[in-house]
Amino acid sequence: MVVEVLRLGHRWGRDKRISTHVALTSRALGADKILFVSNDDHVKDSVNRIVEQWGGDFKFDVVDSWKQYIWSFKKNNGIVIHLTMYGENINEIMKKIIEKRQEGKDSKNILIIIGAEKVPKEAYELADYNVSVGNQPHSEVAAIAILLDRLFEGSSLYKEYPDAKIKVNPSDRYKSVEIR
Ligand SMILES: C[S@@+](CC[C@H](N)C(=O)[O-])C[C@H]1O[C@@H](n2cnc3c(N)ncnc32)[C@H](O)[C@@H]1O
Repeated sequence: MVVEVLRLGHRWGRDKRISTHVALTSRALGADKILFVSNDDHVKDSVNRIVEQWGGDFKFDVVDSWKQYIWSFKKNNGIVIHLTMYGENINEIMKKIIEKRQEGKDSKNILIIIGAEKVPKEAYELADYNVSVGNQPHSEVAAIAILLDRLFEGSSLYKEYPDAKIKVNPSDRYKSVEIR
């Protein structure tokens, strides 16, 4: 299963910090790729720098047409989830999504749409699932973290990268880091 995150509405300059956090959280919580609708070198460089030092194959990419991208993702049998405070509560819908993902012989790929500013109504219509992490407004970083954690059922928190140049040795007391 491949998990991708599509960031809609990123405002160049203004959103660079939060978009970087969305990207790094997506990587750390198990996604394989983040897609933007326009390039932002600050976000791209920050993501690539983390991947270079901390390992793995997380990708940053830019799509020409997000609607087209969603269409072809669905045509290839992928599941599209839009995170929105207006959607169905994650507590009710997640079991259905996990079952749907397992239908057929290979588990289906997943595309998660996450907004910055107001999300166009087409995103709601194109999504297979409009999912809320509660119906209160909060942050895209919190929303993506909780969705990915539920999707991977906690397992991504143990992820290790053999090619990492830096590795943390978990400790209940000390800061212990291995430089390879
Ligand atoms: C700061 S919010 C902006 C929401 C914007 N006012 C709108 O109407 O779409 C940015 C993104 O965070 C995510 N988000 C915020 N609160 C959420 C919630 N309770 N559940 C799921 N996603 C949420 C959504 O993806 C949203 O597009």
